[in-house]
Amino acid sequence: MIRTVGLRKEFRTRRATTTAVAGLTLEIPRGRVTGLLGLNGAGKTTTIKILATLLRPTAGTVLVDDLDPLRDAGAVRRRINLIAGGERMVYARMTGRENLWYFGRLYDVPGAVLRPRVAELLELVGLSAAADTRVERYSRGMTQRLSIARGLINDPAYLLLDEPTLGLDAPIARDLRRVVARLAAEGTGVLLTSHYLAEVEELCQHVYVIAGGHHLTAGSPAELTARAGCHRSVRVTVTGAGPEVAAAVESLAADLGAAAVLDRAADGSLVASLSHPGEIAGPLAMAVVGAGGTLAGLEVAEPTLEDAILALNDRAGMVSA
Ligand SMILES: Nc1ncnc2c1ncn2[C@@H]1O[C@H](COP(=O)(O)OP(=O)(O)OP(=O)(O)O)[C@@H](O)[C@H]1O
Repeated sequence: MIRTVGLRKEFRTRRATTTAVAGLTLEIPRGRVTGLLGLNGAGKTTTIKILATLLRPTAGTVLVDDLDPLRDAGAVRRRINLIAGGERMVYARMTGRENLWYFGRLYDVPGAVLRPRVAELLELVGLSAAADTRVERYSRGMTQRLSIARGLINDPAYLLLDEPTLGLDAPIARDLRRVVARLAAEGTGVLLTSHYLAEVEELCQHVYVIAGGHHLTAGSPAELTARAGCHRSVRVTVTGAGPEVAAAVESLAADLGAAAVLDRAADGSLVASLSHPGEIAGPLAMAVVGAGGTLAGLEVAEPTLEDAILALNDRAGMVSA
């Protein structure tokens, strides 16, 4: 387990002090994908860099399997690795294979283990054919894929993923998600930050939401969605809708206490969305037809983690990024 208690990081310049992380207490157990969410500047990357031993906290504690990174940096580094989507973490002058070999040796992976692992990882990220090409000739996506292989080279007990699929083609991003889910199922502790909330929803069993370096809330994606008060929404498209259809929809929404948004599409159809915890598709369709409208479409959308995060941040008074 990685545990942080009261983690704090201040960046001081001559002119100002920025508090990037303001007392975070987190638990990242093995065998689970834990999410860390927040808007731009919330403190996610700073937290991950502290856990990766790249930054020293100003205050608070971090323990990695009861080891203190400040005292046992070597042992901690052997247990963790970092994949950061936005950063080039490999050497341009070396080939893909040479990079993996180099980083593997840095992590003290014995040669007999490293040789097959390098080949396996190159295969995993689809770089076997380009293994002996220098990275300076790789595309951005290829470099990013090599960074993913580099992040797995020490078979880490804890994998820190900071926007790992940023800029990746959809099939490679999907493969990476599969690898992450498999590693967690096999016992790796994963911490994930991502702006792709569908990715977080798919992978994470537990999510911490932070804002301004503070803890806002935590729970499973389903718990967060329920807590944020986000409901399933039903959207109908109605052709030939006179004012009486709009009035019927508004009256139904008022009776049910449902949130309603009514709009006109470019072709003049009425588009009405009602959001409510109960089953409202039937009553809504009946109200439309009863008022003389023709139902051209009906969609039911389950609330997403994205809806929940936006609602939670709005409630906390954060400005959407
Ligand atoms: N080296 C630094 N010096 C000064 N301030 C910094 C430094 N690094 C980060 N900050 C500030 O700390 C705060 C948190 O930044 P951080 O990068 O951790 O946020 P984030 O949640 O990862 O944001 P994003 O989603 O944009 O990547 C921001 O206000 C940022 O400007």
